[in-house]
Amino acid sequence: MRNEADENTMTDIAAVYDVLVVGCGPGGFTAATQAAQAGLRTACVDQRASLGGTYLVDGAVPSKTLLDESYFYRLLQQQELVEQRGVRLPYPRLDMQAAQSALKRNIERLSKVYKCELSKNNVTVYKGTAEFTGPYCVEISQRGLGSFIVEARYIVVATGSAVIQCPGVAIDEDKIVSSDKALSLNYIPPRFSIIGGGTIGLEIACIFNNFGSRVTIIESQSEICQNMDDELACATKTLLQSQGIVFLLNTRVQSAGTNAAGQLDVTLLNKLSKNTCVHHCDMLMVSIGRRPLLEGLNISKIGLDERDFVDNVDEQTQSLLKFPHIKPIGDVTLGPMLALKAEQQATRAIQSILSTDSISTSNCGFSPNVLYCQPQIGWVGYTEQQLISAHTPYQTGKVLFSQNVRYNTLLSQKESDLIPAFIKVLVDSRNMKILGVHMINDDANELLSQASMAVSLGLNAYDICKVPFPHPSLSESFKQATQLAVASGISPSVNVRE
Ligand SMILES: Cc1cc2nc3c(=O)[nH]c(=O)nc-3n(C[C@H](O)[C@H](O)[C@H](O)COP(=O)(O)OP(=O)(O)OC[C@H]3O[C@@H](n4cnc5c(N)ncnc54)[C@H](O)[C@@H]3O)c2cc1C
Repeated sequence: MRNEADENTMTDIAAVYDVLVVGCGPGGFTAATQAAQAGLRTACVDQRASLGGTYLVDGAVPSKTLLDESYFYRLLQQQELVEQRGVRLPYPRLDMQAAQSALKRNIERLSKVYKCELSKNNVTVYKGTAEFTGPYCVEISQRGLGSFIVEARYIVVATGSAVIQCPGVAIDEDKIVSSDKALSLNYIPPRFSIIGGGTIGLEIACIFNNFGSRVTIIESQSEICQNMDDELACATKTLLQSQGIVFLLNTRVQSAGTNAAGQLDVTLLNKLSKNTCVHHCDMLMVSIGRRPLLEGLNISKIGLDERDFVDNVDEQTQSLLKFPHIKPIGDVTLGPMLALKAEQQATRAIQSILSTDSISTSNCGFSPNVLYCQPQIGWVGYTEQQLISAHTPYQTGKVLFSQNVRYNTLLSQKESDLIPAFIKVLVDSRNMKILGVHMINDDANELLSQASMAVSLGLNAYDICKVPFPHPSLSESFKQATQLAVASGISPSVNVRE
């Protein structure tokens, strides 16, 4: 099993495994449990104190928990709305330290679930930083405890991603912060500005806006959320503006620093007018994207560089072309940085080790996306702009949720009347396949499952029209929008029901 290139002698090796997984986020966790369940001798190593990766410690779990907390606080502050529902309360006061303690407890509880699952499946877990010493060998360094080498027939690299730095703006995690720091703050800065109007920036904008900060989004492009359908992006901006968030579009940050008064001076360049100005805030978050995290792994030791993880990967088996036994998965690979992609790739990597293809290699290109603002924004598949530029003939059907009976029975959805909640279905005119679904609704994350199934499986709009949907339900609007999309091919004027 050992490669001649390995420099370690057998006496150096502390343990030998079939599969060693580096990183225990959603990708690494899934790979380790599935490998062990298939009977492979498996170990997993992660450098963090808590298992669960970015997803659990700095990502989806803290952002969604704090979003929920912040909407609860915002709702309580809207005394009129609360009293309309028959609840009488004293004016609410925010205790951010208590909110952070509740979040930490939640993260610890979920991290223990990871730990228990791994132990139940006989996965050996190492806490430490892993680096390659040979193609089949990894050294694990444990702070204060020294290091040892383990060998494996297969090595799954699931080391995740890190924040991309913005030129001229040095993150100090004090006043200029990453999303990791923003999500762990135990106070609310009065003026909170964010460089980048992508989903992570916008979700964190909502959290601080709800908690009472004056939030500004600085975005160099002419619109927010580049991968969103234009109609949805425009509605999202209007929605968030109506909630108090300020957008500076076509604006590039040139530099940022603390002034004599201890505030941040951020120099901005308007890309259209070419004028510069100074923007003042108390905290600045850099959120212009994330990059694969390979530092620390010492990949050069085995003759690899970062391009090998981007350009030279066999997607069917999740294998490096140079070393097929090394399998990169999750954020460390090309494509959307989402937990579900990491999990899908983990399954594919383990299946390729087991040489099975019982579960199909699902199409990661159609990852469903949700922006967890209120109401939520959800989308899957192609946008109208993508179809137009690909010259794909398509038909649209759009339904407002105000037409939906179930929607009108949900008092909690009323706030979304500010911007009409809608669902839009895009259908291929040539074969009636559902190509894209875009929506605004408080339950977009749940509604999107049906849409994702339709797009990923290439379902036909006629078939969706035949399927009975529960009544009254929000999902009926998906069927109605699909029916309208079909009908619009017959008469183009019937594609919107308002
Ligand atoms: C604010 C925020 C919100 C997000 N919200 C969502 C969401 O709503 N839905 C969604 O699907 N995704 C969301 N994401 C993205 C999601 O968190 C990532 O796509 C996901 O965590 C990637 O999983 P992974 O297994 O590839 O890596 P990670 O979860 O990043 O885990 C990698 C682990 O490897 C460890 N590691 C790295 N190098 C080494 C080494 N040399 N030795 C040992 N250990 C190492 C790291 O410490 C880390 O624990 C969000 C991300 C952020 C930042």
